[in-house]
Amino acid sequence: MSDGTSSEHQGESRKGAVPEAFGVRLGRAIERSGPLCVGIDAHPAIMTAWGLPSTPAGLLRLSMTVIEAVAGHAAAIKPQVAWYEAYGSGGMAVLEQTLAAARDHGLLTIADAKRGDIGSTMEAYAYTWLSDDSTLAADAVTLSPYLGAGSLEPAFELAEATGRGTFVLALTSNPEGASVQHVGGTRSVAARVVEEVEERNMGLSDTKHTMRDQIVIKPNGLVVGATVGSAPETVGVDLSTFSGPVLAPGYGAQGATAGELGQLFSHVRGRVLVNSARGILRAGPDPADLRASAQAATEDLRRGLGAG
Ligand SMILES: O=C(O)c1cc(=O)[nH]c(=O)n1[C@@H]1O[C@H](COP(=O)(O)O)[C@@H](O)[C@H]1O
Repeated sequence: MSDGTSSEHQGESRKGAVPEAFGVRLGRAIERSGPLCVGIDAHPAIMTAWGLPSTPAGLLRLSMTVIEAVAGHAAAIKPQVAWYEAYGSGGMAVLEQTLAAARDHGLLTIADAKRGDIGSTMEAYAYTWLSDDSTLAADAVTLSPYLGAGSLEPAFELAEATGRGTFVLALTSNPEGASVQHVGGTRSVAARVVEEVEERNMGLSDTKHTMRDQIVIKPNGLVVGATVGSAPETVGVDLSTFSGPVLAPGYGAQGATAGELGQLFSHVRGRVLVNSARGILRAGPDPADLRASAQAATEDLRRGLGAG
């Protein structure tokens, strides 16, 4: 990273080209390949079951096998950055290769980095995951709003400028999330996060984010776990007025079903990406089995969501 601002970086590399908006690319990917996002989570148990060594070489094999197997049968992959960081610099080099390979195979990439810090530091996180000039740039990144959704502004700005997206944690799939996110009842912390992300989206003009058939998907999305049940109602989260995409982890290994997803996300059909990591990876390492698992999940999700 040089010492220029993040907007200087992407300005240089795009050379005035207008990037296609993330929402447009996402909508098209979901239409074409369905709502599945395959998580690449290199848990030790998965590595062992696949007969892979716990080394960067093993991590690379896992990542490439998944990408080659599921390309065309999923809209996106979501590498869990934590498992790449765990291997140090070798792991981060594998993450760079993984992101590049996914792009080459026509898969959207969501870096699951869950970043969030004061604005000045956030600039560096934004640069890393969302700048045209970064070797770690993905199509979108997951963000944590604990320092206030407004502190994520450098990421919102850079995502808009480079045609990328963000997914801000709102109602997470883990049971512990309730102790913070549900505070405030129908005026909950989670509801405020949703409002702030939507306010940010509302400041953007529609034209750039509109597909041919007039679906508008704004670049800043939410993470809402597939396991949250009736929580949106009880904590005042209303997705019917939200204009971004939704990333929904919790299907598969965490137990949420396609039927539950259909109920939870009836207002964001065509804009919801359903993540499954262990639920797909456990079918490996045979690529044919992985592909079959992704195909079965996609069919199940299409039935459950009723679209996409
Ligand atoms: O941001 C996420 O992706 C995320 C948010 C959330 O609320 N719950 C959640 O499980 N995740 C991530 O989604 C993945 C879930 O993996 P599986 O449970 O194996 O499908 C992990 O990488 C989690 O870190």
